Amino acid sequence: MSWKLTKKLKETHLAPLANTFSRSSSQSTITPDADHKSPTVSGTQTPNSQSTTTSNGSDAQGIVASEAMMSPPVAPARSGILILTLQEGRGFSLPPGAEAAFQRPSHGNSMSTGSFAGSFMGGNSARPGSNQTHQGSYRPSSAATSGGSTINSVPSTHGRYSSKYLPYALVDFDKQQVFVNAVSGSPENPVWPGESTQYKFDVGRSTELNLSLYVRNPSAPPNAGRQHDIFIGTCRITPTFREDAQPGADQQPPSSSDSKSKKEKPAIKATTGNGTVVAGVQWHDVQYGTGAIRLGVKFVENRQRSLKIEDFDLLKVVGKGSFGKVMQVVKKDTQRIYALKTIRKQHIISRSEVAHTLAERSVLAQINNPFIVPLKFSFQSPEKLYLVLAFVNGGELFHHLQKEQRFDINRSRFYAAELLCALECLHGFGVIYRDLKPENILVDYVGHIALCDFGLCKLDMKDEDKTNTFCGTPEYLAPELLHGQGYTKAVDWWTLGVLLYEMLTGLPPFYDENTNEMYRKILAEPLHFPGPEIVPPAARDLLTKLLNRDATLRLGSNGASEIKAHPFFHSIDWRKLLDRKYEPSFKPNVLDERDTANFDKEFTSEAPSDSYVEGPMLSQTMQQQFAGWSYNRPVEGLGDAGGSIVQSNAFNQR
Ligand SMILES: Nc1ncnc2c1ncn2[C@@H]1O[C@H](COP(=O)(O)OP(=O)(O)OP(=O)(O)O)[C@@H](O)[C@H]1O
Repeated sequence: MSWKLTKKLKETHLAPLANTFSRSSSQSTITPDADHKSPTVSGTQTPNSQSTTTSNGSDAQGIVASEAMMSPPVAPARSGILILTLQEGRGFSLPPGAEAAFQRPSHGNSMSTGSFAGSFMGGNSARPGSNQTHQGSYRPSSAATSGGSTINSVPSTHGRYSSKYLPYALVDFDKQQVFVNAVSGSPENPVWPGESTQYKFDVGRSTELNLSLYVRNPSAPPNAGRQHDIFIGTCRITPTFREDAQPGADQQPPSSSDSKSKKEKPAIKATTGNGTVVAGVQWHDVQYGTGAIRLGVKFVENRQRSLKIEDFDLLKVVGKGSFGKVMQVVKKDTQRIYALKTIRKQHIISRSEVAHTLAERSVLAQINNPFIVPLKFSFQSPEKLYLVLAFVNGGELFHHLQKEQRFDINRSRFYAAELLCALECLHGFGVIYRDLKPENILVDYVGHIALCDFGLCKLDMKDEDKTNTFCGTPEYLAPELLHGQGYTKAVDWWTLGVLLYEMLTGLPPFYDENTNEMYRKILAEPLHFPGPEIVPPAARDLLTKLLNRDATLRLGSNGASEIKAHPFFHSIDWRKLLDRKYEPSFKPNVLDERDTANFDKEFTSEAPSDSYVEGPMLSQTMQQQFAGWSYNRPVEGLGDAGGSIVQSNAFNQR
């Protein structure tokens, strides 16, 4: 049996270490197996191991500003649907250096000219209308001033472009992500489908709409997927979640001079090709690139009753947990793809897991963090509880780690930094996560991470508060948990250290096939490191400090900012990171939002069904525990601001 399969066997009780700690029935545990190979390691931890990296000016990079930059509570949005149309772009350009990709002979395609402008030109694909939609007075912001290169310097009068090399937009709203390809125009001035194709997003809370713009790289090796696509800019919009939001005066495309200075353009009434007047269409500047993009954004309020399973089509099974399965589903009205987590009430009652399950729902419903999977809706039937989550389809970090054995230092640092922000946010709300591990971390389309599975969260914890429940996953258990003398939020910093170690080396630091031996190692074994080519000095120093067995001395015990200030993270601008402005070096290979190639075939080959539950009906008293579970309108969005999540108050009673 593979390690992966074994890791999925949850609720196997921990082998006893000693009788010195008490266990609750809420253990989420695994039994490791023989396939789990030992890493090649050398060297031993020394308390004085020094980093050669120098410390940086932490404040300049937003380290201690994290509380401040956490946005104030987002005003509650009415639930509804956001309707997006993509119209056209003007003045796009390649980032400096990227033009080289268009000058080399391509792999397996028929690029004929040496210039990247020529490289965009398709041999025989005439593009009807490609020259007509982008005439007019608009002058794109100068590529020279922003350091970009013009994508297409060829007059478009006779241009014929291979649609393969027209830009595409990756639209992200609350982690509902869709690709939208330009259909005509030129690489510099692409044209999208406009009003003919509407993209609908379910709105549960006030969040931004993000568009990332890319062009395919003609120099990419065959079957490279999106990994080599060239990022040409981004656009961030804060929609008005009001049906009555009135469009403003007609608007001309921004000129090069005002495209830098004006962030938001007034709403406009735009005229489509066939003369229809469209409300809410406006130009938005492209950031981290050049030019502007014209979009239509409209909000329609939802007066729908609460949801039921019949509102979804079930597409694929993507995972299984202790209490049910997770399926990829499509919501019939908006056609948006979601992950539907089903939980059998009887299972959680018989295993005394009701409180944990309610905690998971409470945390997910209230936290608004870019690195935590958002909950869209929750509903119930007499037998089951359902959570509707954004479908994050790049797969589990575990899947990628298993495939690649280990990650390089930059990729490991990037994931660790995003997770640090997610954990910091949870701690800010008095929540201990307690179950950090690669299986609970998903990678999204773009390559950012999203923490899922909040079934082991402990709520309402102040900094100094201790809790005693024995739970977690053996490889990741902190020593103080094994000692059974109570633990604080600092357990999450231990697990962050374990995870970083596993990403860099391929295995958790104290791994052993024998669980008791693993516990012994966690409590007493010196920390071993491979050579500096795998764990460089700064990483080694950070790991040593995160994996400090004394929780009171562990880095992070005085707050996340002391981890952020460590030299290992000196290159990170935390504000930029939280804004998801770092372009991940790894993009999972996904074709579109329905693609499940990154999930285990063991699950995806199974026929999706909302299985019938046999057995006696639950009593009224039992059912009452789940009152308030259903959720299809936002509670006060807490954003990243402070506060505390208290379970019972968090529910929207319905
Ligand atoms: N939002 C999501 N998008 C895509 N896949 C998901 C999502 N949520 C969960 N999954 C997949 O389903 C698997 C099981 O989900 P999850 O860990 O939440 O279930 P669980 O019952 O709480 O599991 P556990 O027994 O580990 O507590 C995940 O490991 C992941 O592969």
